[in-house]
Amino acid sequence: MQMGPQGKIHEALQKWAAEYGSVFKYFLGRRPCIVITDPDLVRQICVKRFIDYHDRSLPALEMGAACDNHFQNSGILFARGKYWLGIRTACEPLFHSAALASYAPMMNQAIDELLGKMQAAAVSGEGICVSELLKAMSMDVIGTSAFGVEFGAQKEGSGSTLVKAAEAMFTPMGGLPFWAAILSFAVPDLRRVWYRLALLLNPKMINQTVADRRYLWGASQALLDSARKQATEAGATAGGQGPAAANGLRSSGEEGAKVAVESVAFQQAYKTYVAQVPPETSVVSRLKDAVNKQTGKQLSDLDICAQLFTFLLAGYETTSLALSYALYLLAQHPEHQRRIQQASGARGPAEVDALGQRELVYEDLAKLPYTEAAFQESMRLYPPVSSLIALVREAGHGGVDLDLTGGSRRSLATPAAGPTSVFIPGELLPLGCSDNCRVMFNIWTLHRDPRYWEAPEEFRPARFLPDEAASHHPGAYFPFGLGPRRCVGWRFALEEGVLCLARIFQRFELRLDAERHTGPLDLRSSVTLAPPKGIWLKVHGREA
Ligand code: HEM
Repeated sequence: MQMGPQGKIHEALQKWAAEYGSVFKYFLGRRPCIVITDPDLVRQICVKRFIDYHDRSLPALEMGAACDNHFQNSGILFARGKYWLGIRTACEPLFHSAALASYAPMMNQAIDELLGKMQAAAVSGEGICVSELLKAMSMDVIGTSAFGVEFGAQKEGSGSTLVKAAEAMFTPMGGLPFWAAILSFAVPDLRRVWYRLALLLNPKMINQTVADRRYLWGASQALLDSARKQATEAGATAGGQGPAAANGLRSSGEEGAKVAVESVAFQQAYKTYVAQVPPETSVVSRLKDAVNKQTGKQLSDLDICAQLFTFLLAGYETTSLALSYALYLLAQHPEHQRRIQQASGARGPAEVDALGQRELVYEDLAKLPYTEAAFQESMRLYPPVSSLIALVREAGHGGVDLDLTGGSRRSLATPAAGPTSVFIPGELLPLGCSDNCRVMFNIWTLHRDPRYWEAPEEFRPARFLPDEAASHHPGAYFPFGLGPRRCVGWRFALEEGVLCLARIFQRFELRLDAERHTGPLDLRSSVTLAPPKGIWLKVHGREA
């Protein structure tokens, strides 16, 4: 089987699913990967048999001792087993309704700046690259609403060091040369060897990647230190975690951590962000008091910084992509823009226009069903994460008990099984597995499968209006994943997406910049699915 053009993995998987069926196996090096495009099986694995498939396999980002692997691997996205569950339960309350309502004003603040740039484009008549603007905006949203700090990504534009550093993590191979990334994924036991080899052969690229990560790390630690400082000054208990984050990491015994803490990039980011004190409502302030329900203890400094680093990465690229695709589709469908706005003459209940020109609040989201439906339908056609890989739990290797909230407690490893067998029910995956088998959920293909979607290539937001949404196969649409490991920030993303779309259409009409978009959208899939040439639109004020 040929993977096809580099970076078009989503297309190759769709082609293979058509050729080999909804369950097939391929090898990456010596490692088998079972690709699933069957919605019943997806649900069984992600929901019913989650206990056997709870860990994720992300493209290897391990950089060797000189970098911050320990820090990165402690992030919820990469975390495994019991450690993951403890962190997950500590993070869930950050995204409950009361917390979400408190983020809305700060989201509005970042959206205001975006609207200012769109207004300028409406006046000049020039096309604008909205995908770039939205990247900076969602970085600012994470900054203000999650951390209570102004990152200033929109002010500095795409030249912002923070945006650049975060973006580098989403380059097709996570800042590694192609060959090194593939080898790290296929033969992870030799990751450090691949790293050293890459450093020898591509020193400039690797050093830049290391510097970017240290910058993000510096920013995360500064945010935590600021939150602690503020809590101490306010006379509150600062969490009893001992020394400030940097010291905590220095004493963690990680050689890589020591090197990174002393790096120029770390110090630069630390200085930039330490001056800003996040308010008590921010994610960082909530995390410093959060409790790991598995251990009953508060999170350590390392745990907290790792989550901050993860939220920065997981929350900004995905949301900006989802919004970019929504605008790309809506710009080609004035009829759906009108339906979102309910401009005079349109039928049905008023939507955005009923809210006037005011800033929107969390409670307004319930009044914007069509706007939300358009956002959801965009993620069907262009899921920001086009496939997901779960690890199959090996028997005899690292089996752990997971006490899932509301679920049963059981061992992931079957004691009776031999050390090299895999605990995987034969009836579930008939192809069989060997050690370290992976299961890939083929999101892109399922979202466009004509067996589950009528006219799948068409943009029809009404599919996601409450009446229709219930009729979809629950395993055929999962842009945020499914089951207990589903995206922890999904409500946050929906809130940001719907608020942003509604506020844009309060003021503007959008059209595709036809000179830039002459054919189908060019897409590249790596960690995320991105349009490398950007999304270009023309903006018109609604009064015009
Ligand atoms: C449209 C926007 C977004 C999309 C499409 C998206 C998609 C996803 C997907 C597919 C996963 C993997 C689920 C799995 O492994 O089964 C995930 C995980 C995650 N996402 Fe999102 N996400 C978005 C926004 C956000 C935001 C705004 C945040 C944080 C503020 C966030 C934080 C996370 C975290 C921390 C995880 C790891 C959860 C875990 O492993 O328990 N995401 N996301």
